[in-house]
Amino acid sequence: MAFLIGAQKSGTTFLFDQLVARHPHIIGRTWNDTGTPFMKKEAHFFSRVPLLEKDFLEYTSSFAASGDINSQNFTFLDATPDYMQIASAPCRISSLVPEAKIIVVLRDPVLRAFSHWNMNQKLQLRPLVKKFDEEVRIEIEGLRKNGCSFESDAFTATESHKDSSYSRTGSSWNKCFKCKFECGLYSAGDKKDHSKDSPLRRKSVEMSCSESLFSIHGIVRRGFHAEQLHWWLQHLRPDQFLILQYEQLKLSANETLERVVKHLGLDPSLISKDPLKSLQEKPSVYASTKWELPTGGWSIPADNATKQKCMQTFKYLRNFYAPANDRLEQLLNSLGMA
Ligand SMILES: Nc1ncnc2c1ncn2[C@@H]1O[C@H](COP(=O)(O)OS(=O)(=O)O)[C@@H](OP(=O)(O)O)[C@H]1O
Repeated sequence: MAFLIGAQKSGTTFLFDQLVARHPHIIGRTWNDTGTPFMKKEAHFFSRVPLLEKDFLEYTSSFAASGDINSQNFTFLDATPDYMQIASAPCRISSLVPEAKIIVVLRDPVLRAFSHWNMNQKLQLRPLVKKFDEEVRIEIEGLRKNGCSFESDAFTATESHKDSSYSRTGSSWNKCFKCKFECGLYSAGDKKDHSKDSPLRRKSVEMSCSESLFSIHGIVRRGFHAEQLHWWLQHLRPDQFLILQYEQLKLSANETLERVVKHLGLDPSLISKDPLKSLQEKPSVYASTKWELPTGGWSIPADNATKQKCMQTFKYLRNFYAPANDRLEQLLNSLGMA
């Protein structure tokens, strides 16, 4: 089983669509609510509380509609970009799927934040999304107040998988965002009877955290890729990860797909030559010639006037993220993944 864990707004929809459409042995959850079966991208399964035994069966059987779950020939792909920043997700995944393959796409956190904000405001999320500079300012204030802005922490990136001697001088991703941490499955998680409701209707772990301490929209904190990956590496081995860059995906999509397929242990010669259009449920609204292949998914790029208004904040954010980006480079270097 494989997980495309994020980062959110890093081309994950495109990557998922291409993989399930073009490789016969990569299978997403099969959905049929429109009458035409299609492979659905985001399961959000490992980010809900509580997580019951019956849920896991329900979850795996939603893949099995397209292939035999026990067959070695298929890789089941759950592409939920939220997982990367949910502190309990790696722990839950490693306990249920210890040999999981993990795919990560990283994007410049400034452009990622802007893309995220743009989506949030177009979706008219509640509480209502403020202007980009306001959202950034308020969130950074909150992160600083809670000691979670990761601006000056030293980062010991050389420690190995599950090494208990690992320490940081400051906060860790888990320390800041663990919220309601639940690892593994529960047969009787809490006092409420959850036996009849679907796990997808339960609260996400992140919501239970951000409501209390941090800005709910979280466009800045999702850009701390080094901290998130470091936490994931406490639960899974480095060789389970494939770390990609957004720009690679954008400019060399076919080559990147091949890398992913090889990482999954599948045959790259079976990738269809036809760059099929998106199979995602939402309409394809963006088709830039700058990309090697067409996209799918929910994305309406911001107009230039809006971008111009945000230039100062881009500059501010670049400085803000500079130490985090250095740590990411250090982490990737130490893993031989730079
Ligand atoms: N093939 C292709 N062509 C053009 N643009 C593409 C493509 N694939 C992904 N994208 C851009 O990726 C951004 C959306 O990323 P995600 O799919 O990960 O978003 S989400 O997390 O699922 O909401 C979003 O970025 P922004 O335009 O900056 O918002 C998409 O435009």
